[in-house]
Amino acid sequence: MIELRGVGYSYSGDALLSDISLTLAPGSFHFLTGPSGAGKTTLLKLCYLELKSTSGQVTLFGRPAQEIGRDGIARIRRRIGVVHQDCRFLDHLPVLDNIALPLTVAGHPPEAHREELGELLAWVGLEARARALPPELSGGERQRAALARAIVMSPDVILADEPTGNLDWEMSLRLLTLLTELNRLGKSVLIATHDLNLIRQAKTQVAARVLRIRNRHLVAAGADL
Ligand SMILES: Nc1ncnc2c1ncn2[C@@H]1O[C@H](COP(=O)(O)OP(=O)(O)OP(=O)(O)O)[C@@H](O)[C@H]1O
Repeated sequence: MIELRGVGYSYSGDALLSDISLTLAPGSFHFLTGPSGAGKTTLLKLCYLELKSTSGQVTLFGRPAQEIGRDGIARIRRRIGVVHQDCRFLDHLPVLDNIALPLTVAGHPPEAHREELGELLAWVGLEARARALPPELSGGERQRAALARAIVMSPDVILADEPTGNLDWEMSLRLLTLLTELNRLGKSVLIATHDLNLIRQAKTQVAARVLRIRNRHLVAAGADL
């Protein structure tokens, strides 16, 4: 569904990422790790066309990135749910409206999806927080709301950038369980994380591939993970 072949990226001058090849097939589960500043967020952005690669080929759902126009990008983004590192909510809108925002933007009135939205809120355990404003949420609640918003359009691929950053272990496991449940439904999941314990735990639950960015390149992580 998402394929990178020999992809490179530089913000300016020096290459940050070089010769990156990655295939996110239906139902796959990947972790992306590497030191701070290695380029994990940048790599995710290349996967959902927030950034255009400076070399190599990115193909999304069978279409080469350079052939995808603005409308095509909007359509493709509905098939890719992104959980951003900083969650990015509209603080003046209640949680439920934030979660429903992708529906609203796509021209689907949220009222017509009340039942699905209710089920989604229940699944992430936020029924009681539907009318709360984002600044009133705990870190774990924010991350679960961000996950709910990322999947409200039923995407095929979920890209999560440090979804358990700043969460305690119990809440991290809860989030991981939600992501593995989505994977069991056939979604392709890619999680960028520093949390090696989370990766070890996940490997007891799903067949996950662990990739590491090292010296600008993407390599398979060692057997210890
Ligand atoms: N818009 C930008 N313009 C210039 N440099 C940038 C930009 N965004 C990121 N960078 C730089 O690119 C490098 C990689 O950043 P990126 O956020 O992709 O790393 P990361 O591996 O996700 O880091 P972390 O684990 O700390 O979140 C960093 O040195 C960062 O400062």
